[in-house]
Amino acid sequence: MSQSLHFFTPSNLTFSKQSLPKPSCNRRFPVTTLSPKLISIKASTSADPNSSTTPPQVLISDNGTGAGEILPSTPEDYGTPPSQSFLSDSSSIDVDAVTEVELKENGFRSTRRTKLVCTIGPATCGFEELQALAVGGMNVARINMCHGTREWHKRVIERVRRLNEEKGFAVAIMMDTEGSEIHMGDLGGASSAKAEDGEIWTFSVRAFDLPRPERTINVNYDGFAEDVKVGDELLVDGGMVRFEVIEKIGPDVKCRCTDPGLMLPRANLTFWRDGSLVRERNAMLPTISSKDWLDIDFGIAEGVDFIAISFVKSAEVINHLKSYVAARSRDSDIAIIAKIESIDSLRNLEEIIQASDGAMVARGDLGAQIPLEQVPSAQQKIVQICRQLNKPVIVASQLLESMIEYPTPTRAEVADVSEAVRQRADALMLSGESAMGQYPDKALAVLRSVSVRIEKWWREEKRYEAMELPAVGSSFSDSISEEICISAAKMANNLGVDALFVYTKTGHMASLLSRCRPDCPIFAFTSTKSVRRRLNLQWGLIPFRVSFSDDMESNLNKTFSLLKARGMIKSGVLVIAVSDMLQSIQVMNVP
Ligand SMILES: Nc1ncnc2c1ncn2[C@@H]1O[C@H](COP(=O)(O)OP(=O)(O)O)[C@@H](O)[C@H]1O
Ligand SMILES: C=C(OP(=O)(O)O)C(=O)O
Ligand SMILES: [K+]
Ligand SMILES: [Mg+2]
Repeated sequence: MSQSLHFFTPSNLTFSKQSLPKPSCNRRFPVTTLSPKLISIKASTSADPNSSTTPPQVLISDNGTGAGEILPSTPEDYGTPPSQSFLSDSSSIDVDAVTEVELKENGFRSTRRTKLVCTIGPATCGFEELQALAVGGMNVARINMCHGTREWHKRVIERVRRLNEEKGFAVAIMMDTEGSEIHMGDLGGASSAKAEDGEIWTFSVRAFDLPRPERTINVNYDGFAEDVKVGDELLVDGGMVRFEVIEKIGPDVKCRCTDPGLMLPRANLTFWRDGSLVRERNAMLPTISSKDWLDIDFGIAEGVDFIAISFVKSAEVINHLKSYVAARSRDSDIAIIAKIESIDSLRNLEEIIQASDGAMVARGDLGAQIPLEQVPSAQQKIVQICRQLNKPVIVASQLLESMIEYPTPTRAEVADVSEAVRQRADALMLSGESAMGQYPDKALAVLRSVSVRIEKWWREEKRYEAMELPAVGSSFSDSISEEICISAAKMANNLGVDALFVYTKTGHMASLLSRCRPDCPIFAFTSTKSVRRRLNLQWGLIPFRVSFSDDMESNLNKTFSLLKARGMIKSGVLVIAVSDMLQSIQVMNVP
């Protein structure tokens, strides 16, 4: 038995019982071949959805985390995947070996929905280390232009590219600008400097000769000595170390350490007077410095997937950068991520997020600019606005800070990670843990296992907050896509389908489905590698590259047979498919 429902757009308002074209002889499942104006929902009830197969569950090893994942622990465990996977010809599908193993052996429901971003630094810049991170679930590699040379970053980008080409991964590159807030110099090559209680340190805009004199710190902001006053409090890294300003001598500012601690190269500096953050002339510093523009040119030339902008103050800077990038990057589409890490960015939050292609809750600097106890509510608000406006959102900084030094996280860190997962942020980010920590792979494994466990718990308990999803479409056609995705996600939850399939050229339809945070994973099929990489930042999407046409029937046939041939899907699995070529919702069992 087959059922169909038709909806007409206003240009064809007369309700009619017009039947759908009869399936042609060799159709194995109902497919619509209707004009794009006609939205159809066809449901094949040939099998009871409840009995439709979830792929057999394989006994799961938990990597010692209780997460119920089966990821092998070393890159070698995956062997060499079939070479066909990475030939981007019209008869193949690009998928990485980790996803392939995961789907094959563990079924759809087990897949992780929350995406993982790793900052690449000295601990992880080699090909082997990058591969271990990709195998461990890294979806996006972040390079921080605060550190290292362009040559260094270029080599990292090349290695990630090679990993994608050779192993089928779709690891995206995110370049993060330095921004022009006040920070310390690079400590003359030392990896850190320890300040003890009561010690007198000199902060100066003068560059010091090497070796750096004892207890001296170079400051990057020329107005520093003029702007601070005796009695001000100077905070390194938002309070990891504190000083009191005791004397000014020309360009040198003498400070007494009041809270001892370790200072890292180029650590952020803020100064406070009478309990408030002082924002003198430094508030006028440009969001994008001249060095940042050169880094942005570098990012465009290298074809990075995302550019994250530090210390965004307003939507204008995002709009300006977007037009700059659009004019210069002809064949690639670079997404712009606004880092929310200043008081100004909180003031103009909605318009900044609206202008951007995504946002980052950059809690490191944010926690240095607003009282720490206000950071959790700011995070909650940023995540909520991003989800409502359909922009991917990353929760960043200090998620597993103790793992820079220790192989296990604190209970409080696990609770923090689980809260970000529960808020259903798109992605979690490692900073020092993966850039220079001692246990980058273990830190990534903790993010992975906590994500999978919390997602599963919340699905089982059906404990999601009801989030209003306001209309975001700017055209009628966009509104149709949006409604289709909301309906498809709802149907998927109510029918307990195994997967949503979306065929998308630009990625927009996939992001609309992701926004609904459905129970089942979303297989996103797209024809270009760059869109596939960009989709890798978004919640719940498993991006595949496959070439497809406007004919949904042949697209479905082709993907089913490619996925079946690789053991990633089995007959009988219940799927809902949507596409941005033909605005339809199709429900079917895999033949
Ligand atoms: N490319 C790099 N080269 C050297 N060290 C790096 C690099 N990227 C990151 N790091 C190290 O990792 C730490 C954490 O990275 P991140 O959070 O991105 O920077 P920051 O601490 O400046 O905000 C940095 O303080 C720095 O010590
Ligand atoms: C992610 C952040 O930015 P950066 O690491 O570049 O300071 C942050 O401040 O939290
Ligand atoms: K940065
Ligand atoms: Mg920051």
